[in-house]
Amino acid sequence: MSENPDLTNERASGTFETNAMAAVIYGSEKFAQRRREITEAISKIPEFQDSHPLVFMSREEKISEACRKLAVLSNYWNSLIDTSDEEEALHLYREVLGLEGHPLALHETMFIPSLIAQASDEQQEKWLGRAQRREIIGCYAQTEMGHGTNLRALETTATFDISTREFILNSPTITSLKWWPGALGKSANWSIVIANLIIKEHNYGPHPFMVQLRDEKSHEPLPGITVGDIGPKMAFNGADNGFLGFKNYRIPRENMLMRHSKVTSDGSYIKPPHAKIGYSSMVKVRSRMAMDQGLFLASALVIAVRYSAVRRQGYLEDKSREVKVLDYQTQQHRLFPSIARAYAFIFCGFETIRLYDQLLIDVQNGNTSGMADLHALTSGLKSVVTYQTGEGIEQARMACGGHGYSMASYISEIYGVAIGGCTYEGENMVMLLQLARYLVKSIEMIQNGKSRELGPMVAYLAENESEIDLNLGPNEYLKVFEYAARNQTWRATEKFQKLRNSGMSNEEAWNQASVELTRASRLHTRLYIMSTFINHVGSIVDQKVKGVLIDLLNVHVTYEVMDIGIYVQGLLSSNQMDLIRNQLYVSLETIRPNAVSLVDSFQISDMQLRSVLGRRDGNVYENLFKWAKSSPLNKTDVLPSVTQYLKPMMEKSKL
Ligand SMILES: CCCCCCCCCC/C=C\CCCCCCCCCC(=O)SCCNC(=O)CCNC(=O)[C@H](O)C(C)(C)COP(=O)(O)OP(=O)(O)OC[C@H]1O[C@@H](n2cnc3c(N)ncnc32)[C@H](O)[C@@H]1OP(=O)(O)O
Ligand SMILES: Cc1cc2nc3c(=O)[nH]c(=O)nc-3n(C[C@H](O)[C@H](O)[C@H](O)COP(=O)(O)OP(=O)(O)OC[C@H]3O[C@@H](n4cnc5c(N)ncnc54)[C@H](O)[C@@H]3O)c2cc1C
Repeated sequence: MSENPDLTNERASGTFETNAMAAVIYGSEKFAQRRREITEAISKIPEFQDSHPLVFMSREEKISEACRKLAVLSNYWNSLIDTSDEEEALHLYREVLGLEGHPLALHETMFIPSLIAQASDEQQEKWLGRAQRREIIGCYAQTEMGHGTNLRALETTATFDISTREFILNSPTITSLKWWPGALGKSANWSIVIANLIIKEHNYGPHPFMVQLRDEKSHEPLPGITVGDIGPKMAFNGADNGFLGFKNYRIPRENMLMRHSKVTSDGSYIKPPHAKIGYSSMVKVRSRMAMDQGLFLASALVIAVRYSAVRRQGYLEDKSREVKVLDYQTQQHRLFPSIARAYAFIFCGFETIRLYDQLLIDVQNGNTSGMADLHALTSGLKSVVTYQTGEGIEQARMACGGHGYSMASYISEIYGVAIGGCTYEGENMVMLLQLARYLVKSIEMIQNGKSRELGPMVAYLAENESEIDLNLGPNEYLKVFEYAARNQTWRATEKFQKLRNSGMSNEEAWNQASVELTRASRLHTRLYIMSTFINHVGSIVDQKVKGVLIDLLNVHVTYEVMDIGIYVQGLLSSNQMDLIRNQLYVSLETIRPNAVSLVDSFQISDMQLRSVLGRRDGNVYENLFKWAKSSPLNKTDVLPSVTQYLKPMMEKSKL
């Protein structure tokens, strides 16, 4: 069937090449091209297609379908991608397995990265190759039923037995059961387990251990291990998140991951070069999250924008034909700022992934000085990005009206998966408060006359306000954001200090200032996102692409400043606020002809999108009908439940 003419017209009105834009989104022409090649190659392998729509499958079927595809994938892995390239691998996974989770997700995202960052050279020799060849399947078991956020309260113990040179793992209480780890429930046979290291009754705190959970031949749990699936979740139901308990389970001393902390055979403990070095796997995932969430948001927007260009409802001036809903200003206001955010998140994601890769090298060379900065940055970024992604996806769903609520749109699944990110890798409020610690310390440095020692990301906290001329473009909006973040950070810090100076304990003062502190963290992070977006656009060479991204940037900066209006009341007059509001409306109109091309440029395939509404060809209605007819409920005209219950009930009512 040919393309819906409404979408053809939209594409014709685009002022730039989507391949050129994809090269900017994905960091290089080479990678953008590789993505297309991988997608093309996959489309020719019929076994990679869903055997029937995932939304009609039970949880067991989803997990089985994911395993089937993983097994097929193992035959093609080396021919489809450069296996040393993480981004290519991720693209392959997204295309073939989608986003509902699968039994290798944690193996790739946390198990292997933990071995790379935390295992000694000898340990890597023993396990890393096996993991990379997928001879074993691993997971990352840290969270417990009673403890997730506060790692210092974990209960699982690994007690060193000097006589046998083994660690004895125990889960002393019900709350100490590991709870949540992905792939633990049914798939993984090994795990990195985070447990308190106990030597001669001294607790050295949480440390990572390499633990075999299941027999490599029979896959049965090993004696001393209780393991299983935690049940259905809001989304991610293609993954088997699990529980795990230990009863006097022994592992060799060599199974404690010993790149940084060490326990010698006589039970001596060697401290790591940085107290939080064992947290690196979390920083790794957090550093990926802006990119991954940006792509979740992008997926929802591809669906909503394409659908809005074919959905006609109501009239503007011309009463002879209903208009595309994309022509309504309210629809544009609902969707376009999110397009801008998706671009901005992806740009930030590339930056934080690069920073993590550099930090990993630095740490391996003994330099841990960058850890605090990246921890603060990624803590704030994961929190803001996951929250705004959730908001944006929900707006995209509502922008699709009733059909958005149908699983045919697939938006609810994207939403469910994306908002998991508000919780995993550290609950958002808690991570905002981690960043706040860093911001408060920065203010204290300024108060103590050490402004010069501030890092580049917080140097603005020491600056004075300057006049704002909003006709000058994005950099002026950046100054507005700096003003808001600086003011709020000072206010929140001063509130905390005042409470503490009044005699309150440090902890209580912190708690009483914490809402204000999280606000400071959000503003600081939004400033970072805006400045990364501005810098990125500034570096683009292709003038057509750059022009459109400047338009998108204008949507971003005006929307963001309007959104934080309450924090800039002392800086901007109401006339200036009106001016910004009008600039936003003008920017929405300017971006309108490029809206479909901007979302096309994400180059997310129909296979990956799994959305009837978001199809590239725009043939929504006929496919919606086809999709509904394929519902298992439509296999028969009269359901057994009607025969068994409703008919007798109706008959009885007739008497
Ligand atoms: C071939 C390649 C293939 C690759 C392809 C990959 C394919 C993958 C397929 C993908 C498919 C689908 C994707 C699915 C992804 C799903 C992923 C889900 C993953 C979810 C996993 C998890 O959730 S794991 C569990 C995570 N848990 C947490 O995050 C817990 C949060 N809590 C904490 O981190 C800590 O408790 C805390 C930081 C909040 C506090 O720690 P602590 O109490 O120890 O510290 P303090 O608060 O007292 O702070 C003391 C000082 O320490 C500083 N600090 C803390 N952390 C760090 C750090 N990490 N680095 C540096 N410094 C740190 C803190 O700032 C304090 O400093 P000062 O203020 O100076 O004192
Ligand atoms: C989809 C998904 C996948 C996961 N995968 C894994 C995995 O593979 N491995 C693994 O180990 N774990 C995993 N987890 C667990 C996850 O990491 C934890 O759920 C997360 O870290 C949050 O911890 P919590 O559940 O203890 O929340 P809690 O800390 O109990 O949070 C509950 C509430 O308390 C608040 N709160 C807690 N502490 C503070 C504080 N200090 N100050 C202010 N407010 C506070 C929070 O803000 C929140 O509102 C996964 C979770 C999900 C949802």
